Amino acid sequence: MTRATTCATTSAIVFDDVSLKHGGVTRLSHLSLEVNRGEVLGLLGHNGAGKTTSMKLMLGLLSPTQGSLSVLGQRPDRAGDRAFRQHLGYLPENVRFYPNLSGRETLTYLARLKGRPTAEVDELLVQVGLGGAADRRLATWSKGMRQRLGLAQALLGEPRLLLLDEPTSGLDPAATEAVYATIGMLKARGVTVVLSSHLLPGVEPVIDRALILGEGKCLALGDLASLRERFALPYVIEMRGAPQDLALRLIREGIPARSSLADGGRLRLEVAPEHRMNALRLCTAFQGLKDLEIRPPSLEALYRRVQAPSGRDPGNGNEGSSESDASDRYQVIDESDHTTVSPSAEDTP
Ligand SMILES: Nc1ncnc2c1ncn2[C@@H]1O[C@H](COP(=O)(O)OP(=O)(O)OP(=O)(O)O)[C@@H](O)[C@H]1O
Repeated sequence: MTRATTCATTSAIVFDDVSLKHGGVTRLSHLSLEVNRGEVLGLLGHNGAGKTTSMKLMLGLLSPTQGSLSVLGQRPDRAGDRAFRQHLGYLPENVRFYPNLSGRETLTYLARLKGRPTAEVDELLVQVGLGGAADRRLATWSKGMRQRLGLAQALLGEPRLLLLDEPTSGLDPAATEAVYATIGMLKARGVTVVLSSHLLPGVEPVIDRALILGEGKCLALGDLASLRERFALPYVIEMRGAPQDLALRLIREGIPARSSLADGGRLRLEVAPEHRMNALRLCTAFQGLKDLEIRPPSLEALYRRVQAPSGRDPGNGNEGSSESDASDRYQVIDESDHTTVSPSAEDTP
């Protein structure tokens, strides 16, 4: 029995060593992945990394050339029954509709195709903020409005699995927030969501785990906490009122740090995760300190690190090492003249 079959009951999605080669191009290579029911997975990667290919495999629009996958307990490319399709919602990357139909006509038509009562249509149009434009022809709608209609059609029939390919593309900040709020609401109802996006700061609070793809391969998979631990990127401490030679003082205490000036004359320190508590203790001991903010490495910083050639995640079968002595990566920059000071040269009182 394959792993895809055995895990199918507890997982919404199981990829078991899935590869897809097409016309001499490897679109996906040896991907193994389990997504729990009710989980929000961020599918991240540069252009051509394999995000859309992964979604099309989940939808059964493509079949793997190696390995097996299961979606909602079924092999998607063999699941011809309507009930299976009704449990899936998909927002494609480039959503297109007939320009001469109105929003209401379009959604009503799609509801009928999906075998859903058309009574859902008005509620969904209001939910995505299109209630007022429902009877206007789509030719007169903006790109962002059409994108919201795309989300509405993906939500038809209360899907158990929602695949959203760049759902906030073309949306203004308020509409983007509304999409994230909708995803949060669906997650609370136990819906599984796979979300591909290039807008990392936006998706960071929304996703439970990130799958970072590169050239069809899994470069990293995990929640933010485990990715932070694995890649040991620096924490950032920003302060007002700290002494200008703070970095040198830290280094004298054996805390490797990099300092620079941030906006508004604030002092910005980068310290390795294992030194952050000691750095905080030292920083907060200064009498003139006016405020202090500490930030863990962002999803964007982790993404950049993973995409760097040396950032390949050894835990996912890729070459290279993600782990190195964190202290190697932190040097002190003397903020007064921005010269780099080596720890050994300055490590004397
Ligand atoms: N119809 C196709 N036929 C052959 N190869 C394809 C086809 N569509 C995509 N590919 C290739 O598959 C690989 C993965 O493409 P995919 O569209 O999955 O990337 P993506 O991560 O979704 O990129 P983007 O962020 O640009 O949407 C790329 O090398 C791409 O050239």
